[in-house]
Amino acid sequence: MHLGLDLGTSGVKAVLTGAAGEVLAQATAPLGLSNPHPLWSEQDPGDWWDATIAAITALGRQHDLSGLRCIGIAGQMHGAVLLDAGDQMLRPAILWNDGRSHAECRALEAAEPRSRAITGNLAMPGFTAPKLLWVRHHEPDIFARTRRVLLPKDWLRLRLTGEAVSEMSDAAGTLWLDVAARRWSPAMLAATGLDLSHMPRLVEGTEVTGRLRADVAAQLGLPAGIPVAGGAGDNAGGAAGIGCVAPGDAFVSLGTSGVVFVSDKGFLPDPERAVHAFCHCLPDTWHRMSVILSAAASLAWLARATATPEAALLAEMEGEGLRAEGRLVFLPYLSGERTPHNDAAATGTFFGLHGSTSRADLTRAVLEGVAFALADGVEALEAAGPRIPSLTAIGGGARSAAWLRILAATLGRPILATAGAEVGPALGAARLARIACGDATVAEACVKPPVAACHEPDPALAASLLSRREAHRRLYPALRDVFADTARMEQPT
Ligand SMILES: Nc1ncnc2c1ncn2[C@@H]1O[C@H](COP(=O)(O)OP(=O)(O)O)[C@@H](O)[C@H]1O
Ligand SMILES: O=C(CO)[C@@H](O)[C@H](O)COP(=O)(O)O
Repeated sequence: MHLGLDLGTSGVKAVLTGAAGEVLAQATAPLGLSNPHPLWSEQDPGDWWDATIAAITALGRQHDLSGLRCIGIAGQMHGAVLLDAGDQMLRPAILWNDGRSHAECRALEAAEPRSRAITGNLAMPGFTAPKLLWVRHHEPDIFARTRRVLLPKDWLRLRLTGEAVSEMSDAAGTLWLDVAARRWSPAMLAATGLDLSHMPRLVEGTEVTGRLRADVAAQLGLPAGIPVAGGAGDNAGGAAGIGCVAPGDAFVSLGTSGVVFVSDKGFLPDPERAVHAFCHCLPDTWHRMSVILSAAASLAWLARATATPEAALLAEMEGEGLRAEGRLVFLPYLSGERTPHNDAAATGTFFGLHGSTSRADLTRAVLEGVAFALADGVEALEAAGPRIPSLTAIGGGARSAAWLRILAATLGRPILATAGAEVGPALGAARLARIACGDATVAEACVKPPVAACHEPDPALAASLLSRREAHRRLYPALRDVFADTARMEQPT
């Protein structure tokens, strides 16, 4: 048996797989998010640990865990956990969807003009290095006491094994990695005021990184000393979970963020379009992805704002039908945007409201707006890479067939649904654990799940979306300066 953990933004997921890689049990423990200022997004790593204990405990109630052989960890990428000389946390973790460090992105690229060449990526506020520059500028005492910086799932690993280790797929999202060479870049670290001593040891996702501490094993009811695998950032982990590992394999993730991910033959950077070019979680492989910051987060926001459960919103909208007239358009930039705009100042926007606009219209516009933003991402990926013929859907939003139909019609290509796709990264982490402890090869572990449904583009639905897709394209350029000017007024003093 192998255990996969996914430290997601909305919760920690745990998946238990059997000897042949089949899912035996799964459990989730929810997490909250703190937005103390506009653009800020933080979580308390202590909450991650509590949720991890809760998820594993819930798993243990479903299945005997005494035969566990190895643990793999996936998690939300880019977040910065700052630790002092005693590995104590110095402040809350600054997350992937935090936009406060946009000025530091410019400063970082000015300090190291080879930044895009070394990392293959544009400096964006979600990434880890600009966050550390922000701390250096705004919280100098904390920066001075920082001895170690860990990514979220690697902090979890530190708690589980006592070892500070990261792996390539997540490390690629820091802007401290020479992504082509798969090693830390002393030049990028120096541009942030750090050096190699602040970084964890690097491994591949399929390697063993350490062993489960006896005290933690006792607390979690797991066998002591079992190996913990390198694992993956949640997107590369999700790819392993659905067998998206061969060149051209692609998926779309409707998690808190929205991601279009494609596995590549080699390293294919395209920083100018804000495409992410990262290491995959398997040795000697790379991938690209486009990332929007609020996919399921947009639906979750509408549910909060209208005090209506998401399921009720979706049922109400589906009752009225997926096809709509009119020009109501939603820009899903609740936390700013990465691909293709790289604009932390952009905000969520409804355009085309009428006195007669209903709640169902708002829900439909939110689902469409996310699909349009993901379509921008597909265009960015295809501008410098091969066409993506179809995409498998993963993440919580993939549970909604209506959303997948809107996505298929918007993208003009089939969207494949598979059973259990919402646990993709946790399943991928379990698969990496299976490989790391020698129980399976990559080819045996990273298989594609059976297709449960294939959503072909519906021509009538596609036709009804055309004018709003066009309006969506025009709205961001029309609003860019307004976003920038008003953001300046909103900054905390
Ligand atoms: N049936 C559903 N239809 C649409 N969206 C859903 C459904 N179930 C869950 N979600 C959305 O999925 C989100 C969680 O997705 P998940 O992939 O677990 O995110 P993360 O990895 O960021 O924590 C929830 O916040 C919710 O908005
Ligand atoms: O920032 C990115 C990828 O670059 C996000 O995809 C995070 O990795 C968070 O993922 P979810 O919580 O949405 O799965």
